Amino acid sequence: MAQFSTLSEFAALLAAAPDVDAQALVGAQERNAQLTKPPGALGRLEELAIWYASWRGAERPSLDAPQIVIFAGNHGVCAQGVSAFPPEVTEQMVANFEHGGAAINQLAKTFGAKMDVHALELDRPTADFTQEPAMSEADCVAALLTGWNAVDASADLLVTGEMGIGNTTTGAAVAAALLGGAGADWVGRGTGVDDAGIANKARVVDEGLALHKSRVPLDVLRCLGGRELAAMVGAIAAARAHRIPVILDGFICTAAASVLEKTRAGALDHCVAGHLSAEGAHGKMLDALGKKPLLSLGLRLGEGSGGAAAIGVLKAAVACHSGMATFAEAGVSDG
Ligand SMILES: O=C(O)c1ccc[n+]([C@@H]2O[C@H](COP(=O)([O-])O)[C@@H](O)[C@H]2O)c1
Ligand SMILES: Cc1cc2nc[nH]c2cc1C
Repeated sequence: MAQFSTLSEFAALLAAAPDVDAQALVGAQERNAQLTKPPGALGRLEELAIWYASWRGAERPSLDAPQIVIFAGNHGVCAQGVSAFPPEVTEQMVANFEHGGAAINQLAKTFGAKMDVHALELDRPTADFTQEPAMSEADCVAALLTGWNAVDASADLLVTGEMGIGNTTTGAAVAAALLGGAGADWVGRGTGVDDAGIANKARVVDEGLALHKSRVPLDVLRCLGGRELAAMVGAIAAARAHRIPVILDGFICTAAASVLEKTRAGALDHCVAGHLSAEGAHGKMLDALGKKPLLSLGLRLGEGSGGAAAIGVLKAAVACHSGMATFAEAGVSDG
């Protein structure tokens, strides 16, 4: 159970987070160098396996128990007409997740992941951030705690996903506040708004930036973010505490993750970017965080879908690293 009841206590927890296991890191690098392949021939899979080993604290790790957590939230800023879909879709999609009918259900099954869904007070949307802070400190802390406690300590990989009509506007506002620029630099089509819709989203983000002047990352999360973003922040931080590597999903997930990186540099070292979303500014956001996406499939769904698809890549990397024979074992001459 997490021990924080204010945003500053949460920030203090981040400062105490564990780092990579240096011994496992060196052991995995040495093992990688002995495997039956030309050096570097498995490209990024080698780097990924070594990264995973270093966080799991095992030179030869396994990846058997991935967990996907999806957080759902509703946004007061929908009153500004920022989405192509109505807010009730958030709750309807939660029911769809629970009945197994969404894309993420199929992806979770495909990659052998356990999937948990947490709906965060959907009947009590956040406030419209063009008028007032999206959340009180108590609401933001409650969402962080939901996220923290959603992580299964026995999982060996976490994918964080979300569902929330209006949250590409929220994510853009958080990104603009933390990474710089104006609304127009960060807004995109989301679920499918037209050019006038994009201009409206830019206006809404600019109004939010003008009203909420603090650039302290956890204040930005509280004033411009949403419950599902805060829950993803809490879950990613909890994963670090448990030494569980994380695959980030798309635009909204990455915006949430940037709150951690801006609070404490290196707070996302246990995370890899699963994919590059079709939401226009996602690439710029990943660049700002120094994250290179594993996949680029034109996805713009959310739900953790791009992160889930990347489980396959990470499983492949770990299987090769931990299962291959060394030159000595296989009697293959090295170069
Ligand atoms: O993950 C992404 O990159 C992504 C990009 C575009 C849309 N979405 C999903 O679409 C919803 C937000 O879109 P919108 O237009 O309502 O802001 C929300 O449920 C997200 O999961 C997600
Ligand atoms: C149908 C639908 C499914 C989604 N899944 C994540 N965001 C979504 C938004 C919509 C509109």
